[in-house]
Amino acid sequence: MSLMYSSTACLLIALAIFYLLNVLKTRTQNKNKNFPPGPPTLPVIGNLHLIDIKRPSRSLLELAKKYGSVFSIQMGSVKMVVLSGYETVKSALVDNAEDFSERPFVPIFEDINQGWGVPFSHGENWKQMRRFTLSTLRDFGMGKRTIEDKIIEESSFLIKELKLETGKSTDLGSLFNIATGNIITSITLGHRFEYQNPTLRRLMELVNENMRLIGSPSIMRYNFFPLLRYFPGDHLKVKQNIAELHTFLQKTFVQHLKELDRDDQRSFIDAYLIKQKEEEGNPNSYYHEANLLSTITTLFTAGTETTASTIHWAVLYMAKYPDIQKRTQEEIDRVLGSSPPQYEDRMKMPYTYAVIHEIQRLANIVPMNLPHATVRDTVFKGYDIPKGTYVVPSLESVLYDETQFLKPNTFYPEHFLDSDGQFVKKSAFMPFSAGRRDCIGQTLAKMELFIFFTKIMQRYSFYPAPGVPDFKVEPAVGFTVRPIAQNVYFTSRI
Ligand code: HEM
Repeated sequence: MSLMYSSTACLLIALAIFYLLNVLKTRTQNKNKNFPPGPPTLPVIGNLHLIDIKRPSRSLLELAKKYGSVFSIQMGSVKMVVLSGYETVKSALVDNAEDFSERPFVPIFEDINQGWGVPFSHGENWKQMRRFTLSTLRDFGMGKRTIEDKIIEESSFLIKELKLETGKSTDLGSLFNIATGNIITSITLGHRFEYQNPTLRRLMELVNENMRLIGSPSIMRYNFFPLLRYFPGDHLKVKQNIAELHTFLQKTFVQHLKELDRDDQRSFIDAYLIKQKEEEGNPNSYYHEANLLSTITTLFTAGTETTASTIHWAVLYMAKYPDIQKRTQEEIDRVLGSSPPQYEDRMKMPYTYAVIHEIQRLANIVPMNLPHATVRDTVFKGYDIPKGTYVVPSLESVLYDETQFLKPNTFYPEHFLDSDGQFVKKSAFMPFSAGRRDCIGQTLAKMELFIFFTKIMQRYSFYPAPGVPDFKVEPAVGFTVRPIAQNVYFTSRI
């Protein structure tokens, strides 16, 4: 009992010291007259009372109206600088790319990655792993077949699975997850799974639960009050899920090592293990198991739910906007007939391509971006931002910027079409962010989105489920913004 009291007392003292240190740090930052302005703070919580913790990106948009495109905010113990609007975000991430290219310390991501891999690693480790991942994704053709061939093949399997659901009222989220999950397992492990396969289903469950938890109010609190790590909470569930994923991957590495053949690299894991062997004996090598585990875990997490959610948004928008769905299908029928779509077909299909861009813009699935940090003391737009400051380059503020998009809150494919109906690129189209840390899976994701969406639209028409008076196409709470579970009804077109 006395042990319990003394550990509670220690914890309270630690909390008090941590709080005082933080007050001191914040006061110093506030004394810095040139730090970006922000709302007055309350003790302990800072500005958390101003944030809708279920949709924080919206609250930041509101605050930008009052404090400008570069402002500061205190989230619990964490002081952040928020960048809002296309011009400001582009100026930071593209024109001052190096200054804003680091990541801050975020407790939940440290728990998951421990500084290894790509998205939350730093300095030289990040550079090496990012370069290796990008070049491996770009170069290796998975045996004799390219990634595009794999996507085309998977789209046919998806169509078959959808056939089983035709004429029913269904929520399709998990089906799209399996499809994008199979693309990632093809790349990382060298093979796909059947749709009912329990291993793949379990892997996707772990990924999805983590994505949901990481964006939940409880993990947000954990990130802003890191001492909560000593208490029970959802962060333990996230770690448990990661441990299960790692156990699966480690067994897979052993199998890959046994069958490793330099002349027949079947997967990302093979490519990495070969590189690891080449570097054997180099004490400074970055190619070790911790980096491999973290990188593959990222490909599973960042590379499946993001693309699957976007396809899910796509079919819901099509059900909601029947005229746009009809025009898309008319173009697909005219250009492709019943031939399977290939990525290069997008050039001949400006309307469909514009619709896909508008889906990504309005769905806005990573609204707050991943957090960035300043590499050095930086002067930006007349403000002093010290080295290591946590920076939020808001993507929602770019994708919904009314100086860039005529009707930012409306589903309007014409945002990406000129007066002759030709596709126009917009530099404010930034769902994958921009600059040094931009998404390394964007080429893959764009290919998947085009091929899966076009194939689905070629074969099926979507409608709100009958008997549902209020067809809601709205965001759920999560780290990436998935649509809320919503049944659709669909019919076969051929
Ligand atoms: C529709 C799909 C996707 C969207 C909207 C998306 C969006 C993003 C965004 C906004 C970032 C943060 C960039 C920044 O910090 O400035 C990011 C980073 C990242 N994404 Fe994606 N992503 C998608 C798919 C993928 C896929 C398929 C993969 C892998 C196969 C992937 C791997 C990564 C990685 C590794 C990073 C970290 C990059 C770094 O820190 O250097 N993403 N993504």
